[in-house]
Amino acid sequence: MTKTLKQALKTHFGFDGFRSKLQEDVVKAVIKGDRDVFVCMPTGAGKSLCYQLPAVLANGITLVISPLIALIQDQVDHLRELNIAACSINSKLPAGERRLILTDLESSSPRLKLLYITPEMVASPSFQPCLTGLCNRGLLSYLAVDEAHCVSQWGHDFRPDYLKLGLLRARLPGVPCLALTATAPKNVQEDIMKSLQLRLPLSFVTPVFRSNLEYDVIFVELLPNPYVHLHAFVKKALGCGIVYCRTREGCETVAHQLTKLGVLAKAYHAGLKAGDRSEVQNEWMQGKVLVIVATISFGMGVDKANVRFVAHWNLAKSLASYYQESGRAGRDGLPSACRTYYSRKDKEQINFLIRQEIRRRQEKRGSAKETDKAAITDFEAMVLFCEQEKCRHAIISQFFGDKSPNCAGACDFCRNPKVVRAQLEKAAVLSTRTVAAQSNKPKGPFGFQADLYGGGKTGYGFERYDEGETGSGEEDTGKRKKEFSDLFKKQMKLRKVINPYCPLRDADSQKIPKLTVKAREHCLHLLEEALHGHQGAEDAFNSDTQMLAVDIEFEVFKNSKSANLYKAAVLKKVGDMKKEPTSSSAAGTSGANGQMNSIKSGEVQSKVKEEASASSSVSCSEELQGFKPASEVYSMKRKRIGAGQRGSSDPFLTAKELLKASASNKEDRANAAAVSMNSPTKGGKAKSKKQQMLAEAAKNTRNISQYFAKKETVETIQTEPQEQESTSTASAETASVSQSAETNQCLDTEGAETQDVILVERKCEVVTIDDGDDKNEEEQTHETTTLDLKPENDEPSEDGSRAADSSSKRVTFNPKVQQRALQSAKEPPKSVTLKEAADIVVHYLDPFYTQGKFATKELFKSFARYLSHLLAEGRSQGKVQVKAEAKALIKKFFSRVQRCESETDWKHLKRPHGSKATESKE
Ligand SMILES: Nc1ncnc2c1ncn2[C@@H]1O[C@H](COP(=O)(O)OP(=O)(O)OP(=O)(O)O)[C@@H](O)[C@H]1O
Ligand SMILES: [Zn+2]
Repeated sequence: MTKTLKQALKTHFGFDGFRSKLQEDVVKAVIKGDRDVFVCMPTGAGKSLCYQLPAVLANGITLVISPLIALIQDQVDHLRELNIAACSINSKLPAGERRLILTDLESSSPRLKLLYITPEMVASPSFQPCLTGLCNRGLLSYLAVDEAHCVSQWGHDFRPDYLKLGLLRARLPGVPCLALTATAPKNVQEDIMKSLQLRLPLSFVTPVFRSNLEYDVIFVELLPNPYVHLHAFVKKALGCGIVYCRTREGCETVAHQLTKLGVLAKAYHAGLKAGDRSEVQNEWMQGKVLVIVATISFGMGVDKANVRFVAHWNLAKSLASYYQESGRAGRDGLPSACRTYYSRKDKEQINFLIRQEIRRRQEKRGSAKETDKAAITDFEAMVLFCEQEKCRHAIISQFFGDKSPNCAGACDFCRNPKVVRAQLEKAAVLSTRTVAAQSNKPKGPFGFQADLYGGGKTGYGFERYDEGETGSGEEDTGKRKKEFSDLFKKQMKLRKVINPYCPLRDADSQKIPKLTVKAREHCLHLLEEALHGHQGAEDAFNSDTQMLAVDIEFEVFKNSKSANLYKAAVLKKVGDMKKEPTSSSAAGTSGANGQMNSIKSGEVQSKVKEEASASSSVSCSEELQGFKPASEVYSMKRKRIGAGQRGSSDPFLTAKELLKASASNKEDRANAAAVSMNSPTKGGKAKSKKQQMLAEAAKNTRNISQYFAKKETVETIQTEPQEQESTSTASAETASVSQSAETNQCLDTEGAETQDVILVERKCEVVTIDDGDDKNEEEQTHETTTLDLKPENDEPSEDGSRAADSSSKRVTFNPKVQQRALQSAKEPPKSVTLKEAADIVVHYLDPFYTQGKFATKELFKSFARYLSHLLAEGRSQGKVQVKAEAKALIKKFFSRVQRCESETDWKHLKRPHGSKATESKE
């Protein structure tokens, strides 16, 4: 049998052998068909083949259940490329195609080998006749359930429709069933086998340990510049990779920052058009784009073997998800790096969101469920992964019920425990500085209380809360259940929380004697209501409001000495909020945002500057993917603008007050700008069509300048993405934070307030420049724009950065600014030195080097030298022209040369005359 199997493997799939003994064993067990099979193998181990090969060799059809249409599509495409008859019936299929498939399925000897289908479709009445027909004619060879962990309510991706698969399995008694998953801790494995009603299942479970993956955890709040840190990590990884962010905006920001630092990175998230998404994915697959910065919507089913790193810019929602996501690295077995950037803020936010989601689910359902706790414990496991002084591989392995593996230095702890400890200690210091020490219990880093997680440094402590009757009489399981149940009770006692999903911050704190959790919850509710009033009727209690209320409540809690004072302070806030009109008469959501900003800005003022740069973890979260529909997503916009934040002191200032106060100091001005950017213009005028289009354009991250091309009075200051922002993270925040709102506001040329807004914005920019060390760069940019008043086209710029990135656009209509820019253009530019020319050249050339466009580093250097001389040679011209020329030359070069292999490649290259023309259209 082995020989024929190997032959079939070669003929149909082109493989010389099985990937592993395990893969071979599974295939054989499936083909034998006397028992059901359960497979748990890590991502990339080759699970699909375990049913695909048997399917090809069988007479009938294999029904494959898979959770996502996109995943199915990938599989079907792949099989078709191999000339294997596979297809899918799903809701998106045109009626004609569906008909064809059904006709084939009804024929006496169907051509089809594999039929992929979602669990929803398999349960749908319209599919039943087909299924029954196949079954009655003995044409169903196997039933394969992919991503089988979705069936378990203990798992991290539970899908109710998967539960119905148990019934399906029961309906097909004679058909061998195969369940596959990559990520299932012991209790989930048991749950899968039970829920799917597998018959005498044979279990094939690989240890989760993957020795080629190197794990480490970096505490973001300790970094002077997280983006620079990430950039260094990417560079060191020597290859392509994925950076996961929780939010779309986070993706955009990180991609932009990386690109700015010289590594071509592109964002990928559900907010992009499908076409753009697949383009980004393709570019990344082909290695044209080195880094894809994505929400977790990216990755399932993406089969790229040589992913050299996976970085989590935000914490994953559970350790199981983290294992799966990080496991996309190193599928080729070569060393690859998996890094998590961890922060207390991130932890708190996700924790909040999870509890929020559970609360919502419970409200909908009207009751609590034991499994609700799984989400929390899984997340706590993720937190432990980051906060424990322990081998990271060991933590993962134990989570999945395996023994501790031999890590052999494949994690930061095993490489150097001292470094890990030092980091934890620093974080703990930072934490006690920033978090008011209300509790005298010793706390770990970021307020982490080891005993809340049962076990702290040495213990394991995150077995599932498992009281369901799993039927397994095993002593071990029973013991674990009891342990965990005790642990859970202990936790609740420690926290003194009536409701385990209580959203209060530091709910367990007894800082204020006699103040009960219940009273605090009541106050929180009052605050929510008051904020809700601000928000306008449209958007009832969303998580923004709640999150904000939680923050305000905590602020009051922190600053009150007695229960009475606390209550009085809350009531005062509530009263003020009710009295206080929103900063605009229209009281739209953006008005409320303005309000929120001013509150926020006070709230976070004391935080260290570095924290501001961990922007993605705090800025506009819009989706905690995986457990929230897009419509319900959390979108607390902490419109922070870095250093400017420190200025204001009253957390309850309104936007207007803040604006008034702002005249006094620079930093406040920056603040005011951010606030005013987000308040609607006077009178809440209806938007003109153009405005709407522009807003739309801004939303679509397109180049909005195209709309201004013909209008003389309105001019565009258009800057290049790479240069427009100062390199200080503070300004990066400003730009990303104010993007679409800013664009919207600036477009209202009639509104008097708009002019103010723009003026403030300019001031804000000046502040930014003063703060950063990139003054020249910024000024140069203005010069560039003066020379180039024409809008740029929408193509990516030559240096590989994306011109279409809206976060990097800045539009202004302030004539003074325009004048200033024009004046500066009249002054003769200073000619560049060779060193300056070299800097410019390297800046533009580096992305090409990163993309592997040079055969050797020497060639890259040599070419850079050549270009620098060419540009600096005996010409009196300013940086701006040199930049333009450099870009033009490089573009020209790569239009002729695919990859630079030798010095003769640049023989043809001469300095262009009239660089302007060369640059704009080529
Ligand atoms: N015997 C084999 N020899 C060589 N390559 C193989 C073999 N079996 C599978 N592969 C390849 O390994 C890669 C991973 O396989 P597959 O996608 O099935 O992994 P998986 O375990 O299903 O991962 P995931 O959990 O992400 O779905 C694919 O590119 C596949 O073609
Ligand atoms: Zn280790």
